[in-house]
Amino acid sequence: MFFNTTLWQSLLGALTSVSCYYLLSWGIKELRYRHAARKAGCALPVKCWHKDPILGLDLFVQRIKDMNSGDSLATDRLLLEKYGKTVQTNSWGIKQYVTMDPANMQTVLATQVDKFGNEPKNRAMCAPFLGDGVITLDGHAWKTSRQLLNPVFARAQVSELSSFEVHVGRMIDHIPRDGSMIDMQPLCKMLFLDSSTEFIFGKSANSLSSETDSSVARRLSKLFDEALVGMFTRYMLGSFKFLVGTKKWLNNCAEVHNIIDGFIDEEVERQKTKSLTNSATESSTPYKYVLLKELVKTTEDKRSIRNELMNVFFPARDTAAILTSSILFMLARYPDVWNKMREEVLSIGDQKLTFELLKSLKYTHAVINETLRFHAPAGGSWKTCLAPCILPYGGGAAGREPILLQPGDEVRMSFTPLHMDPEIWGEDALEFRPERFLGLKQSWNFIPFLGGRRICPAQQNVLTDICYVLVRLAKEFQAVENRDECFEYVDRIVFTRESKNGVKVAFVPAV
Ligand code: HEM
Repeated sequence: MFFNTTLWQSLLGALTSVSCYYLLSWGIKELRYRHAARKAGCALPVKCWHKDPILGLDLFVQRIKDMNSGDSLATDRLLLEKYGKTVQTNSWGIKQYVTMDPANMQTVLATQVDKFGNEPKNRAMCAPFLGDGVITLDGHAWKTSRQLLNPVFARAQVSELSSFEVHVGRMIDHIPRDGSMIDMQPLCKMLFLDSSTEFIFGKSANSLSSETDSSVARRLSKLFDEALVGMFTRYMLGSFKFLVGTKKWLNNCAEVHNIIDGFIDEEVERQKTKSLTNSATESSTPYKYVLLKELVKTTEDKRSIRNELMNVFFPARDTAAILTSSILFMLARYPDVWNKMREEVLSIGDQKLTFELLKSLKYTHAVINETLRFHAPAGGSWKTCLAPCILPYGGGAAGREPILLQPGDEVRMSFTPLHMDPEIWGEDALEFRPERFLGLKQSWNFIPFLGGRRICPAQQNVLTDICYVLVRLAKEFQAVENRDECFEYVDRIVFTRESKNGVKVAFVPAV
């Protein structure tokens, strides 16, 4: 009894000391912050009230609940409705500023871009899988990666449509012509898996065809998906990622790396033979620009080649497919929009589908943008503050005064609330109306591909490819009809946001 009482007293004493230490250091930090903010001419940020003020677990739990209920953006939406366009929250003990303010986003992504980075968060969460590359690095190393990638995307964008057609043709062959239902989401995923593996590795997964020699690329895709789930869990847990074991995940990463290393060895050999014999050895793809081939030409460092490939395959994996299927989700629900888009497509007759011709289809692009406004596959972007920086808004009683951010603080830029803001898009912001994009100039009010120097390098390639798919479908079919009892978009997230119920539609062939 005596022993137990002493033990309890010691435990209580230790707990009190730790709490006092925590409170004291928090108090000193907060006082220093207030002093620095005042000196910088900033107001105190609008703060979210937390049930758990230490780690902010209440918000974490709420986000998990939202994800399970198919409305993963609900927490950000409600937070911003309640507190204004920028609010300071607590994410695992770190100050995280959630914002939908375009001026703050422009500051983070353009005017003060050197004061923000991906590396502190992305490298810690993703490095064992993705390695050091364009997604995980900042500064000079990021610039080197980006300079390697930019020209490949720029050249591929205008020259690969005939190779892309092979995959699109196969996808269209899978669509029933007797009015029966088809889920277009998995089909679009196959289409873009086939084309992206071909563009990135020079080997198509050929998931839409019966080719038998593509089993390695298909296995890669499956293993990659499994590893992404592990990486997403780490992301959600932040600095508490140690709570989940890594052994299985690391084995999974190693398997993916082995497959990609095999592709690299093969390409290095191919290019060596080519330079020795001065003759072109047969390539396994009709694509003119393959990322792997271009990277092998620039460096002999196989590890860095693998890292770059991983850093591109990760964002390429599902995004374009999800956007294409989300467009079909909307078109099946808005037949007038489909008819108007089809009218534009039919007006070009049998002209060859070139990059320039596709770019001239203004209404079709407006349909793509309007879907991106509702359902951007990447719903937001996270950056870590690297040096003290002032954001123009988020402070004071109305959140309209500047705020001071300090190194280690995070900014969570939430695109969908920005893209749905009635102050920007008008009273009909919640209506699906592509016309609003006709003649609209590019601005920080609409950034589904991000903005500034870290803007998605594949933006133009993606828009061209998706426009191509829509044109082919509009020529082939006169209508697309919804076959899903649920009208709403119920979502599911593993990095990208897709429709949980798929995209169940039926096509009516053109006569
Ligand atoms: C609809 C399709 C796509 C959307 C909406 C999209 C959107 C984005 C966004 C929002 C970012 C910024 C991420 C951040 O920093 O937080 C990004 C970056 C990136 N995207 Fe895309 N993306 C798409 C397709 C693709 C494809 C198909 C590829 C490759 C083939 C790709 C390659 C990249 C790369 C390499 C980056 C990193 C850029 C950097 O940090 O410098 N994306 N994308």
